[in-house]
This record gives sequence, C-alpha cells and structure tokens, in this order.
Amino acid sequence: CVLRQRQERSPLQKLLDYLLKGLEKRDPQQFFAWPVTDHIAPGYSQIIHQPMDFSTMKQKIDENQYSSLNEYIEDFKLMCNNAMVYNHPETIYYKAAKKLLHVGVKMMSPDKLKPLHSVLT
Ligand SMILES: COc1ccc(OC)c(-c2cc(C(C)=O)n3cccnc23)c1
Repeated sequence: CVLRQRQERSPLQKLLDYLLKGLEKRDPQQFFAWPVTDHIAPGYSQIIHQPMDFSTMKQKIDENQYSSLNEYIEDFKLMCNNAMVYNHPETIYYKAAKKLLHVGVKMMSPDKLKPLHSVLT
C-alpha cells in the first residue's frame, strides 16, 4: 500500500485548527460538537437544510476545504444560526448558540487577528 504522506498543514489550516480549539472550549456541554440528529431533535432535518457542527468543520479543515478565514467564519455562523432557528429562544440550546456566536465573532474579529496578519496573507 502506498504510505499516506502526512499532508503538510498550510498556515491557514493551522490557524483554523487553533481557532476551532478556542471555540470548542466555549461549548463545554458539547452541544455543537457533533451533528444534531432527528433522534435527539425531532424534525430537525426538515427545518435545518444546511446542518453544521464542530466535527464537520474539523473535517473540512483537514481536507483543506476552506480557502479563506471568511468561509470558516460563515460555517461557524451557520452552526450558531441553525440552533437559533430550530430551538425556541428560552431553550438552553438557543441561549448557548447566541452566546457562542458573540464570543466567536469577537474572537475572530479583524483587530483580534491583526497580529496573525502575516499568516493570513
Ligand atoms: C442533551 O445533550 C445533547 C448532546 C448533543 C447534542 O447535539 C450534538 C445536543 C443538542 C444540540 C442541539 C442543537 C445544537 O440544536 N440540540 C437541539 C435539541 C436537542 N438536543 C440538542 C444535546
């Protein structure tokens, strides 16, 4: 068998890995760690047509599917927005998503990332 060369991680992949770890820490109950199933959330797949979760984002990083930080941020916002569409505002999931979204957007704001500018260009 041909040994799978360990693929070289690009600077962007390393940055996205680093940011993902920071975001996952803000989800201690792991509500966003795995895809939401219809089993735990009745009717989910009929309401949410573009599901997203941290494990899928991790896979996309490893498969080099993100060509920019903005594409990655879009998936993060999609994940949080899905939870705020499916769940009612008084649920723990809606509240967790709202909080995570604010923390994440702040964490990945331009001024926060400026010091890493060399990696992004
Ligand atoms: C109660 O423990 C868990 C464990 C994993 C979950 O999603 C991966 C969820 C979960 C995560 C969500 C979301 C993110 O909408 N959700 C919605 C309704 C019912 N459960 C969930 C809950």
